[in-house]
Amino acid sequence: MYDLSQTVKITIFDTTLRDGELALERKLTVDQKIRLAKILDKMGVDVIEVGYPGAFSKDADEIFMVSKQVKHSTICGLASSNPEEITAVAAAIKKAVKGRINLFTPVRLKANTEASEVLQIISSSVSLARDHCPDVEWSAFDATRSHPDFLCKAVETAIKSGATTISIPDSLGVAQPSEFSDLINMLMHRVPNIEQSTLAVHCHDDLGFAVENSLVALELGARQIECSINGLGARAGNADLGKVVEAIANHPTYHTAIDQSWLHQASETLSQLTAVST
Ligand SMILES: CC(C)C(=O)C(=O)O
Repeated sequence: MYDLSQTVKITIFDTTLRDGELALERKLTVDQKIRLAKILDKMGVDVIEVGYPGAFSKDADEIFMVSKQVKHSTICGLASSNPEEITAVAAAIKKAVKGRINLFTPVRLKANTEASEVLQIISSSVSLARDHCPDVEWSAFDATRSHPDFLCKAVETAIKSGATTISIPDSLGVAQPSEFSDLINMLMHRVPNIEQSTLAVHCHDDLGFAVENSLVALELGARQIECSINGLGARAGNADLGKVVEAIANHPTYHTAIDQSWLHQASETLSQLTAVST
């Protein structure tokens, strides 16, 4: 057992109910999301991402209902830069003890897209989200396939506009651990205001590196890991929460708020609920 006062707290952001649900043919019901969210809350998960109303209209109600039941965790909803999506999430989290809007913007620029236009979109969408909520995460969608110069500018802009957490996703799971650590290292050195936000990572397992990439990012300054129960998520899945938490529990420098005695129940409950859905 390590002395927790000497170790750095890592925020655990669970996306089972949002990214995880993408892997399911039959979507979760609101009651199933509430049941799983209550387990995640008791387990000590810091942030629970419940849905993406912009893509699935049922998710707005689910975020609202889960918000009313969860006692401790921050409840989060995903939105694109579309103002209607941002206000939908803001309304859905209003009953939460703590709420967060997770905004994403694709940062791999298409051939005919002006960088300045995308920076303007990042700035206005983050500012709008901040008008509704003090806790705003900005996710650089497809960061691992973006141009490094543009990614640095985009992150700097999001922080200047009020993002309190910056997430660097390996959206298509294409990064090897050495490449992902180079990317995080570059951001830590080149983005002048990087210290003004919490750095998060959101890794996919297409190459089998979601957990390893998440853990290497901690060594470079990331302080939030986005993961899911049983690694459920789009395509090959996300980083497995149980594996991430266990690795951190055995690390001399970091700790999480997770009570590991709940991991088995969370995993079993999800497996039962999704047995006919996958
Ligand atoms: C929308 C973002 C956060 C995502 O799920 C990804 O990049 O994989």
